[in-house]
Amino acid sequence: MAHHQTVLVVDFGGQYTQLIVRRVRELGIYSEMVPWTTAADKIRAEKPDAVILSGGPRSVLEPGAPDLDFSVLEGIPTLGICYGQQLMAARLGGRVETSNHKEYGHRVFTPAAGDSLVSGLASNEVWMSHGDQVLEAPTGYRVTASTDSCPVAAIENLAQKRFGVQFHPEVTHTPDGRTVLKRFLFDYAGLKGDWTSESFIEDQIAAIRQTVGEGKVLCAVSGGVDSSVMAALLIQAIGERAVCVFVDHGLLRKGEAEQVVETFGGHFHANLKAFEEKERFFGALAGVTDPERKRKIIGENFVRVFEDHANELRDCDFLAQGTLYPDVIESGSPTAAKIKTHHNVGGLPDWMRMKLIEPLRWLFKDEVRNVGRLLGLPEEMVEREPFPGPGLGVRILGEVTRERVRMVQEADWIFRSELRSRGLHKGIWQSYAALLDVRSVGVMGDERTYEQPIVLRAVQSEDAMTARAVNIPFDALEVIASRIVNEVDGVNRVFYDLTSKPPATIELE
Ligand SMILES: Nc1ncnc2c1ncn2[C@@H]1O[C@H](COP(=O)(O)OP(=O)(O)OP(=O)(O)O)[C@@H](O)[C@H]1O
Ligand SMILES: O=c1[nH]c(=O)c2[nH+]cn([C@@H]3O[C@H](COP(=O)(O)O)[C@@H](O)[C@H]3O)c2[nH]1
Ligand SMILES: NC(=O)CC[C@H](N)C(=O)O
Ligand SMILES: [Mg+2]
Repeated sequence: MAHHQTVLVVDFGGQYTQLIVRRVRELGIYSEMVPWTTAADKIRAEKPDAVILSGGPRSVLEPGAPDLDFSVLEGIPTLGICYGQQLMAARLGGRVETSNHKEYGHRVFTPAAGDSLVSGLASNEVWMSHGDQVLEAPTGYRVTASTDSCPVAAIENLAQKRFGVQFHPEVTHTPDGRTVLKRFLFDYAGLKGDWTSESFIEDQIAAIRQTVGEGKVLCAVSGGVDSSVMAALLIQAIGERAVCVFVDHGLLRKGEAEQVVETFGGHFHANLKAFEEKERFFGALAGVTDPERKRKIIGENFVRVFEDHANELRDCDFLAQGTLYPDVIESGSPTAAKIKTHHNVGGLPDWMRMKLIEPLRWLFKDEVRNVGRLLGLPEEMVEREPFPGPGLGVRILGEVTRERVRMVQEADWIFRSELRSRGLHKGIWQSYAALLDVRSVGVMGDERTYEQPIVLRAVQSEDAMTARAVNIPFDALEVIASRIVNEVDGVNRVFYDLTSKPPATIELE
């Protein structure tokens, strides 16, 4: 793979670490995140062109706090953000204290006299989120900014190209944060910005050819954006040796299986194999109610299907999936908490024989959409709403049965077709119907009902890491609710989910 200038972001467990990676990439520089536990080895081995130290929830004063051996940073331009700056101060001979003046939210800093990373910005407004603060900069470091409650809001050592900021330049609430990152990367670290979607495609095609050699690859495609882009890359790289496989696990939306075969087959003229495997998945899920168990079972059975058919599929040695960066992050790492096991990451069984190929593993969704456009995929594929691999399995709380799948499919169809016919679907990231695991009393045709409720959810998002409920007009919701209760047997109430992510997640399980 061609070498690109790389910025490593060392993750100390901060809320915004992925955002730092995104911001760097938006500036045209390749960036990756590495947990602090393995950062020193990676920096030694890969000699990145610059390093950014993230924020984090812990205090550098606690015993056993996340740490880094600063000797590996010798000669590498480094920017510490919040916890990163505090660690820099604590390890290099400065002084850090837990302060009585905690700063959360907006602050305005005063730059010190003279040129620095933070001097002469259009705005000195910044976003702060810290309880500890640096009291004294290490020897050789100059204090370049302060606020009325934080004496050391930024530090730098020009000779060593080391910088620290107490505020968060990566969040949009710091209006000139992008300028600070730009100055660090381009002016001080001397980077050029050689990373684009075009170069990503070239690199990946070369890497796939090298990994696969003369072998064959089973490409797991769902009709979704990620796997369509992944398949397009593989087909460009190795042509017919990429065998595309679509699994109908019975947990798809109404009409989806037919539609995927038509759109995908139509565009790629690819040898798409569709396997109808409903029996296998319903059997394995019978009686299971725990969300993580369901996810593991679905992930494992996907692989069973692939392995069972691998021989007839001309001996595929590799399994390609459209795994993205957020799937990896949410499935848990040494520093990030496990939120849910994505079927394609933590859900893979350890007995799997095929080797994994995941060309999109480091990308965010909007980056994948760009790559898809460059590869010439039609807009209807690139703009498709994400749909989770475990499908309705994570939208049916409690046991997954054929009957309950039917209820969700019907309600989902009504909800999404009403949104579409009213032109309300534009700008929505995802919209769906789910089924709750409770019953309530109603009255229909003068008869008592005791049935299950549907939850409708529609969210806006940029990358699925955060999301907000969509403001759907009440009269539309009223019509949709009435249609669902009237047309879907077994449903007697409809709720609309108003929760953002965080604190909720996009899917219910
Ligand atoms: N029904 C399916 N058949 C075969 N592979 C699947 C299926 N569902 C998911 N996968 C595999 O799991 C991966 C992850 O699923 P995920 O839903 O995150 O991505 P996607 O379906 O490709 O895109 P999107 O997020 O837009 O729905 C897919 O990229 C694909 O490789
Ligand atoms: O392929 C997938 N396998 C999974 O196991 C999975 N779980 C969630 N999702 C999708 O990921 C995004 C974030 O979802 P959550 O806010 O529910 O974690 C949303 O877009 C979800 O639809 C999944 N996709
Ligand atoms: N956002 C951060 O990095 C916070 C750092 C540290 N936990 C503090 O409270 O000061
Ligand atoms: Mg999907």
